[in-house]
Amino acid sequence: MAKKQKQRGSLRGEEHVAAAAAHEDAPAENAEEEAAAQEAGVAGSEVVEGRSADAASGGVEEGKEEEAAAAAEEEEEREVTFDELGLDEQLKRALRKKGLTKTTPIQREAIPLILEGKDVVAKAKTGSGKTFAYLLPLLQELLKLCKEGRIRKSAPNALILVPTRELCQQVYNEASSLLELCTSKLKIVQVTASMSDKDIKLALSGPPNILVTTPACVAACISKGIVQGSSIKESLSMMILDEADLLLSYRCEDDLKALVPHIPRSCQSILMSATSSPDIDKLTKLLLHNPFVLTLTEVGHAKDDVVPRNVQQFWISCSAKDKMLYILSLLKLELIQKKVLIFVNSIDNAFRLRLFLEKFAIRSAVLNAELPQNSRLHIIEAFNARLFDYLIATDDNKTKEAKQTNKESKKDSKGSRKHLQQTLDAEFGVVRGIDFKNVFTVVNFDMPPYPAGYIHRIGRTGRANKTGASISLVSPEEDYVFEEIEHMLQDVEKKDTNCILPFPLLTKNAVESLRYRAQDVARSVTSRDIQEARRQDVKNEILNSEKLKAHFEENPTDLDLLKHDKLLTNKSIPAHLRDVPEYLIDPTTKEASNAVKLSRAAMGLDNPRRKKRMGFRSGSGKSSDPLRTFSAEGKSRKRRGKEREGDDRRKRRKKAEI
Ligand SMILES: Nc1ncnc2c1ncn2[C@@H]1O[C@H](COP(=O)(O)OP(=O)(O)OP(=O)(O)O)[C@@H](O)[C@H]1O
Repeated sequence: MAKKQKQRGSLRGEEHVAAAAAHEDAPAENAEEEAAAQEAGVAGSEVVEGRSADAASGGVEEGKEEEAAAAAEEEEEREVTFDELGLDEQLKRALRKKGLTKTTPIQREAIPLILEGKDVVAKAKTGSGKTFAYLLPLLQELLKLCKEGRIRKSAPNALILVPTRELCQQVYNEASSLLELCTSKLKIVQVTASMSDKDIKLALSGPPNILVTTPACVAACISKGIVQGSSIKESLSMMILDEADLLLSYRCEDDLKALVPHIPRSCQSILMSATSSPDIDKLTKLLLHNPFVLTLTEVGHAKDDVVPRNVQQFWISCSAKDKMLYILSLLKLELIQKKVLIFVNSIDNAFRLRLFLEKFAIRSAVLNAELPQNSRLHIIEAFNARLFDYLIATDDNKTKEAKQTNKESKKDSKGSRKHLQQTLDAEFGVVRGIDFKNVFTVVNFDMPPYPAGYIHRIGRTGRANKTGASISLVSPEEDYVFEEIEHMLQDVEKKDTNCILPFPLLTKNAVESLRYRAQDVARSVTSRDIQEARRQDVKNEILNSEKLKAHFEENPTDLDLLKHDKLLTNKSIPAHLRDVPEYLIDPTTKEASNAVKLSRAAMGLDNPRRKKRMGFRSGSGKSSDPLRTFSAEGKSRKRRGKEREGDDRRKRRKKAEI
């Protein structure tokens, strides 16, 4: 085994794997680590992470720590192609057809381990490509079983469990898109609790090779006899727990426990998570056997989450009532890159903002938990297909179920960390884990109520190593949460003490030039308008929902119906609001706006042909990014950062105020 590890290490020069080898070579030094793992419920696990390496070698001195970090960074930069991972020819071809050649770090680590047949716990940051990290070896295994005629067909051969219906759809789409490009055929279905028993039975007849579902749904299928536990025991060869950190917070524990007796001992289990938590350890203990724990260095050790490094984080200080003015300035003066995902904390705020922007001819759609399931899925699809550029999302899950969860968890353990976690997770129902494609900018119009929300929100950009930015509009009332976020990020990224910087492209003049119009229009959006728009939107979407369902069953690629950013009102937009007159835009802002446009063009975002050709790392050109090079006040970002070091919060706020 140690030999195998070392071979893998030399193949990829992998720091983590070297750690594992050390782990095996020096069992005595690792006794503490082992004990900790056992305590956490992962007895006998192979822990692969930077920290283990330190422990195994008796601790790394300070200088060496830096060297190790540099080596890790270098390693991260090293590119490994899918061809090097021993994947089936069909899969390699499918990946090439999809334009995917290079692996992400989690893929190059996890795929060989899973192919070896190990149970694996893989933890890697948001957007790092965890889905393919388990899908590829899973498909490979099933293709192999098919080829060898060893497939058992009394129940699904592989089970992919995810916490929400949106994620079922997403995983199903990813897997289907690969399978469509393979010559051997595997059947994949998704079933969710929203389907009737009859539809579920129909979907499971066959049975499929792969079932994508939620724990609640599979438990219901077993208890209703739709699927026989004995058949699962006979057929199941692989089980994946995706977004595992969320599974327990969605109260899936009992459902998973009900499944345990039916999982054959020979079943290979994989657990994927963006975060580390005691819940993950609990799940690991419940469902995995002697797993290999793969923690990429980028996943925070001390804290649960980290921000992808390729996301630049900015903030703007403004009063709550000026937020409309500021977002208008950012969008209308084209100071941020599209596509833009804007987070607000309530559905009313979402519609207020949508109506406000609409009056300036800026169209957007609203995504919230109140909308019917089909509409939610189609809004995401339409946004991903670039049918509109601005999506306003609430990330609070206002479903009855979630409210109940929150209420109960509050009762259970007031003030405890677990309670906080459950409250938070229930809030990420709509967007958590969703793979929004090519979102460049995430705007926190309202700051999230808790720091973890910030991480999950901005994890919607910078996906698959693409460049992204986040801009937080911080009012004095939100200072406390902003401080908490900064504190959390400082802990995680110890060396970078200024990870959220003042947004450099927006000047006071630019904002003031739009103040009068913004205030005037903001006043004209009344509570009644908001309620009416909200009611109308849900009504339209419910009507559309059934049509959409039927239509997309017949025309899966037709995007015509997906225009979720249709106008809420039919009043025409006056010219002075539609276009910002030249005389209102000062030269600095014009320059900034041009720089953003140029960088957009340089990234190929305006040219669909080039966009298609863009490789994995394209679009991450730092040099062409005005956020890195431009400063409205003519100072470099770095210098500003240095100047600010040591300043107290009030001083910083004053400086950042535009
Ligand atoms: N090797 C690759 N090259 C290019 N793009 C990739 C690669 N692997 C995955 N992607 C793309 O990266 C995006 C993010 O992948 P994925 O959704 O699997 O991330 P994730 O780690 O599961 O994120 P989260 O934890 O937020 O759910 C997807 O759009 C996916 O198609």
